[in-house]
Amino acid sequence: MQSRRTLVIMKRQRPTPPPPTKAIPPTPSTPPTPQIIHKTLHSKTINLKPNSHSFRKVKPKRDLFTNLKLPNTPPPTIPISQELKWVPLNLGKSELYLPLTFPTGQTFRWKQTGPLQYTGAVGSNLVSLKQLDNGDVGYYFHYATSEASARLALLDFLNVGISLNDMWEVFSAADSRFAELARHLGGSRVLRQDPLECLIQFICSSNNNIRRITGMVDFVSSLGNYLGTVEGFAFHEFPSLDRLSQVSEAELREAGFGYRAKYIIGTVRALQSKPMGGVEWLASLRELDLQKAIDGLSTLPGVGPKVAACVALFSLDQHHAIPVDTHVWQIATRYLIPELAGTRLTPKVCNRVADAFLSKYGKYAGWAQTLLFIAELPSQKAILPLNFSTADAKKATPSENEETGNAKSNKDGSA
Ligand SMILES: Nc1nc2[nH]c(O)nc2c(=O)[nH]1
Repeated sequence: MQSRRTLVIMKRQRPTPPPPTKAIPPTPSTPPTPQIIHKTLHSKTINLKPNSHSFRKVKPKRDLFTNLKLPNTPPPTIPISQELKWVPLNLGKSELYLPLTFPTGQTFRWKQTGPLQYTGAVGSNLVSLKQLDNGDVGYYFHYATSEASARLALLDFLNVGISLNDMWEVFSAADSRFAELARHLGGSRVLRQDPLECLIQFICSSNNNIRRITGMVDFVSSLGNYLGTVEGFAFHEFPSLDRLSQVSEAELREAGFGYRAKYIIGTVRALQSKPMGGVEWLASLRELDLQKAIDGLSTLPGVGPKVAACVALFSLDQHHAIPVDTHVWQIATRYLIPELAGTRLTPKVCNRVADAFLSKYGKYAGWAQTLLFIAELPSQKAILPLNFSTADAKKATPSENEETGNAKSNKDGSA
């Protein structure tokens, strides 16, 4: 039964502007130096030059993305392991816990650059976030065009106007299992990403595994303006529609995108043909009700119901969008609608699953789905008490190597 308690979305007071921090200007784009960059998390970036005697030789793997030449990627520039001066966000761990927000399938553009530290681009700003010792999250702009507007963009991206604590209290009252999971997995927040950035990432995610999705997303990102390199990872602003339109299907195919190359090119073209402008059209979906936003997204090549729901939830303020794939369906049949266990995942069943989430959790049901989805990830299962595992949990778990169910073919039920 749906909780009758009213969900209060606490509007946070915007904290006072921070003291100015040093902005490291981006290095102008230069042609890439052919090199294999070995990324290590807490140690120095090592440029492994072939035939170098000072470094262990690394045999390049014949992997699609290992030797991918990323355009627009100059050598690393930002000093490694520098002492960063973190500016507190005044968001506690229960409102934002970085390891449960960034590497959990919402975005493939952020990189772990230190213990409890993640780095990514927000618009044209390059920022690192770190969970501080007191639980608060601190930020540091490696590059920002204007400190004040970069901070506002960051707060917007983190969806800080929405209180996770208030929302989870309501979900927990409606669902004791949610309450128990929430005790272990606090702070898994839904981001408010740029819609174009989110859309292209989730087109890449269709029938794909996390490693390959990340490789593809890195390739697309590298077409954008270079912002800087942190701990060996080069960061770029997401490319504009115009820049994306200059890439050919053949180039994407050559880079290993497979059939998704056609979808990306087709989607970019479809967006460019929108009379109001593609970016504006995507932004306008934020104002529509969920079904209309999903219908709009579904007209784009490569966008099926699951991709559309992910884009709606993670970028379009559609807080009750429920991405449904085989994993989510299994969660639903285990805990919400056991009577559907054993049925086939048809479009009708997909709708039943979404309705079950909606009636249990209400208008922020997508945020509840996010926690339940994360609880099934192998990385989280490992830290949850044993009583959360179920006999078929392994089967139901989206893994690093397993394909996501974000396929267009979900439309006809073959997830
Ligand atoms: N919270 C969720 N994240 C996801 N990533 C992905 O590929 N699918 C999902 C999902 O269903 N929920």
